Amino acid sequence: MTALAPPVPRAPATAVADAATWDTVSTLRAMHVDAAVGVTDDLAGRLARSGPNAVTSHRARVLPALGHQLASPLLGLLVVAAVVSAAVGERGGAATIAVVVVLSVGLGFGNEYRAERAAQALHDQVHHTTVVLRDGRRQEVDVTGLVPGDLVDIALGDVVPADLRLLDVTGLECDESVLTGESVPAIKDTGTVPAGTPLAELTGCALMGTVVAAGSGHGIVVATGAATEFGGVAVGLDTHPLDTRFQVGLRSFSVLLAWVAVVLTTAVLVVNVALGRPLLDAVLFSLAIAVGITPQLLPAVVSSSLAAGSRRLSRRHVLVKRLVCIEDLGDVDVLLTDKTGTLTEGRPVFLRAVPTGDDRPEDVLRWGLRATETTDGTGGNALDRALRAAEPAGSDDAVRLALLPFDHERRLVSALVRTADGTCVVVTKGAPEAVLDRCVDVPSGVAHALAAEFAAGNRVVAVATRTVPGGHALTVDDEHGLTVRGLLVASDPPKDDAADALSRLADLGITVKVVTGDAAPVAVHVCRQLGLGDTVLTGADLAVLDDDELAAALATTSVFARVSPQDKARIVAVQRRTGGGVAFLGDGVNDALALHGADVGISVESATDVAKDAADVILLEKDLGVLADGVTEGRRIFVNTIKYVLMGTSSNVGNMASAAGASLFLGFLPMLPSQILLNNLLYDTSQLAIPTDRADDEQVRRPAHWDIAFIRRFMLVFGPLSSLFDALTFVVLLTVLHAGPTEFRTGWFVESLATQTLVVLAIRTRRVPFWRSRPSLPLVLAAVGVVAVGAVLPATPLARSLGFTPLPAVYYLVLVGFVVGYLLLIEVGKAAFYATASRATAVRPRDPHRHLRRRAARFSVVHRSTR
Ligand SMILES: Nc1ncnc2c1ncn2[C@@H]1O[C@H](COP(=O)(O)OP(=O)(O)OP(=O)(O)O)[C@@H](O)[C@H]1O
Ligand SMILES: [Mg+2]
Repeated sequence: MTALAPPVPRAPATAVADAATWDTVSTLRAMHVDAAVGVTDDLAGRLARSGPNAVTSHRARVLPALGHQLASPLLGLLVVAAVVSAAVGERGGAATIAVVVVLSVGLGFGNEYRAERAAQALHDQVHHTTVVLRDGRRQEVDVTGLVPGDLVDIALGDVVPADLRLLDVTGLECDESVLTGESVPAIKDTGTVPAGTPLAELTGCALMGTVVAAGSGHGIVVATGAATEFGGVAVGLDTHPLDTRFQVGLRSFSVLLAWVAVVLTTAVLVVNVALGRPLLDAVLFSLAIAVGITPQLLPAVVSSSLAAGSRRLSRRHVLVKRLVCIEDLGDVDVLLTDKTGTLTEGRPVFLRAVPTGDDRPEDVLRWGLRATETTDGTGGNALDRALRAAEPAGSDDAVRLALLPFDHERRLVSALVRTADGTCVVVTKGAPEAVLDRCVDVPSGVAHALAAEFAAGNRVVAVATRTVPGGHALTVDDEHGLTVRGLLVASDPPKDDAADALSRLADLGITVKVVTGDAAPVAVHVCRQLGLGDTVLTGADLAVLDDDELAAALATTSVFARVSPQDKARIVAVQRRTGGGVAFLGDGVNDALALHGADVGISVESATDVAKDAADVILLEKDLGVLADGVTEGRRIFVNTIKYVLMGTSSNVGNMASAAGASLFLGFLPMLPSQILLNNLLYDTSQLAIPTDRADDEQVRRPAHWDIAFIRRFMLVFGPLSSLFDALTFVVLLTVLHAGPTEFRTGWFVESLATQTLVVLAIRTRRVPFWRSRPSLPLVLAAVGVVAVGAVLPATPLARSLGFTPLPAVYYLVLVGFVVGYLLLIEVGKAAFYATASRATAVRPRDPHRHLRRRAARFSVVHRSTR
């Protein structure tokens, strides 16, 4: 596998690097902690000194949200220019500009702040906890409450909660790719390393934010929050909750518009000055045009759509941990899912015991029960609970001496028991292949019986035993030389709604693949029942493929069986490399790694804590159908965002270009700077209703990807269409109405506002508007309302101070004709445009820091005190 590690290994200079050079005893001493008791002294003092174990804050803050609105240099320039113009006597215009700017900023701020509040509310629902030893007691605490000196345990699938010096490990491996770029997990021990050792080789430490890929460990916290290695990286990165991938895509769109604005405004400025017009007027006018072009409200539209989406999903009992997860859902091309507990009920029912020797069926079950982790029907896994529920009457006369718990690598559980007659027996229960591999003299009928059960789609475990001398200690090396006793068969049928849910996902263009620890024939059986493909690869097949071969195999494989937790994660990683958005749906400890690795990890309410902790989205109800709803919601938001973008690039840019052009041949400004800004404010207001709009089926049927080339083409076709009608308006105003400056500006203000606002009703769909695709009521009301405000404004008392004058009624008649003509022409343009539009798959803007951001979100507090 490839190592993406930086070429020059960086020797970290943090607390964890120091601790890596100390032995475990000195570390404990340095932290003033007794390994058997944990932190006892002054916890509050430790917390006050170290600060919360957080690298980011999710508090909705007023000032930064306001700062975002004011950050645009355009706005600054505009205000400066307005102040200058006020100073030289243009009081009225400057005051109007000031008012409109304040209103626009307020609008953007209000929306952004509301979305931040929603993001904070989501965060507040989610808690990541860890178990620590304090005062000699094990207790669960929020990860943000960890302090240096705390003793914590980590196990498969956990995110390491702080920088730890390891005191004890069993087969511990950590995936540190988020910090080092190294995709192969690092093997951990408790030894020391020399000073100056690079980060990737600190084997005696586990680093905050990395994921336990195998085994387990116990360690002492040596650094928290910003003082950790992870903190050093994440704190520098802006982990703002609203920084979503939409925004990343939008950035390239904003850059496109910025270029248009720069070119237009420079041209306007240069030509106006060359024509001898007053410099200040020209500056104000071109700045207003630039403001008119820039989509200031876009971030607010996106974040408030996401916030509304999260509310809608929570009504469907889908919990998204962060707002971004919704757009990630909309972006999914491939869903990888485990089988047990997600596609199936996950509550297996014991069917029968099949002896393979002379035992009676109830004896086989009895042997199996001796090697289960549950003794009273709780704990253990679902299969164990099913066996326990079928326990034969009468108490067991054997005594359990030792137990080796189940793990997903061995796929075995073993117990050492002493039977009534005093013999000691090792009992091993587990995946049939794993058990039979360790058996001697397997009767020939077993394979046949097993194949029959598998073919019926039943879950099967095999039970085997071996007599050992008394005083024996049980280890995994005892799992050999066994005699098979029989098979225990259970059924775990698919959920009622699984087939429906999967076909809805297929309708959304999502490919579903099953990735399970269960046997291939069982997985295939379930997949057939659910209408999924049945081409299989097993864990053993995967082991001989390198990543490129696996990438090629992925295209044709729909079931992965008998795979380990690491295999699951590898399949996710390789699938992501092929470009699409990858979701992983799983509920077990064995799914946690894959959940961490996916673009969006999904879990269910009944899942294990590790899986729920690793997931971004949790389905709180058993109903899998909500998954398709989540995807649709994500895509709907995307589709609506695109509407705003298309509107901005067609009519709006067209109008601004017309204004720029007109200023060149008219003897006066075609619209006053303050009027342009007012026009822009009204237009923006109407767009705030876009998030409520419906999306057509065909629009949500494809994964939501950004396509800047498409947007550019759209602009080049529909921008000029808009300018064409502006030109017609100019002609009518000048030649028919013989308009002076004030009348001209008023007439054009009303026309341009009407065309650029109403165009959304046409471009919101590829179909025939209204008739074939109905817009949402709020959108219609907002669009029509804003046009009405624009139309009556010249007749109100405000008109004078805004530089407007009442228009003759006949002009309104002409205007109606123009608007209708314009919208019809847009329809013709749409038909032609979409007929020739290429179906090229768009490049997906990927946030290179997405895993870092996601990991950082779990170390987030409302108030982060600065140390
Ligand atoms: N309690 C158990 N005792 C013995 N063997 C078990 C037990 N639980 C599971 N197994 C065996 O180990 C195999 C793998 O289990 P694992 O939990 O990794 O995957 P799974 O739950 O079957 O599948 P999925 O990945 O779809 O959830 C099972 O198919 C079964 O044969
Ligand atoms: Mg499972």
